[in-house]
Amino acid sequence: MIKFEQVSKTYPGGHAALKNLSFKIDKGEMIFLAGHSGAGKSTILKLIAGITKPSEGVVRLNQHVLGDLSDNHLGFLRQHIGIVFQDHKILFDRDVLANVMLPLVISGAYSKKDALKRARVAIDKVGLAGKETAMPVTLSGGEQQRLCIARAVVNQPTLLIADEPSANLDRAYALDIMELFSSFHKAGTTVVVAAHDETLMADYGHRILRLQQGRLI
Ligand SMILES: Nc1ncnc2c1ncn2[C@@H]1O[C@H](COP(=O)(O)OP(=O)(O)OP(=O)(O)O)[C@@H](O)[C@H]1O
Repeated sequence: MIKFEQVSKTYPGGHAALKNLSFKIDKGEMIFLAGHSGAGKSTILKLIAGITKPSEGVVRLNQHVLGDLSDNHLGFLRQHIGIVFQDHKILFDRDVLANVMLPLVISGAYSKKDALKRARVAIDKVGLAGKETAMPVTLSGGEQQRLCIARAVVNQPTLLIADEPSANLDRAYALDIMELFSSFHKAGTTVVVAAHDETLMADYGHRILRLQQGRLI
């Protein structure tokens, strides 16, 4: 499903974030990206989502070479990718339901009734049923993270990527969040989770790609 072929990424200013990476992730696989802060995990996720382009090499997603696609085509592909960003991107002036509905409203492909129904299903799946009308500021850190996951999966994406989804959470909550990703994987979604704490990944038996200073180790 995802293939990196000798991919390097150098940011403006000359910083080499990724150096000659080659790997693939199969459809339906769940995989962890591990490495210290600055190792290049977010850069890999941004390349997979087509948010940034490689400086060298090729990133393939379902046979598409992402660097060759128009913005329109990339936008279309991204509708099938659920992204949980590190900085949440929650809209704090709207309630939980409105936040989760947002991707469906933006896509314009759903009636309000259908969008509401799908949003409620996603909220239920992440364990936030009953919090639909809550404002995000009243949610705990773990609940805010669940909100982000609900918003990422509301489109029923085939690929779910998450950048440090359990950062700043107590260990028990962090493990709950990993469990949630695992449940989406069991339901058939391809899942890529970046995290620096490898102890959270240990119990799952999934492949771990370890990064150090932009290289796989
Ligand atoms: N837009 C950018 N411009 C310049 N340098 C960048 C940019 N984004 C990332 N970098 C640099 O690239 C390197 C890899 O960053 P990246 O965010 O991919 O690492 P990471 O492993 O995800 O770290 P963290 O866990 O802290 O998010 C870092 O040294 C970072 O400073």
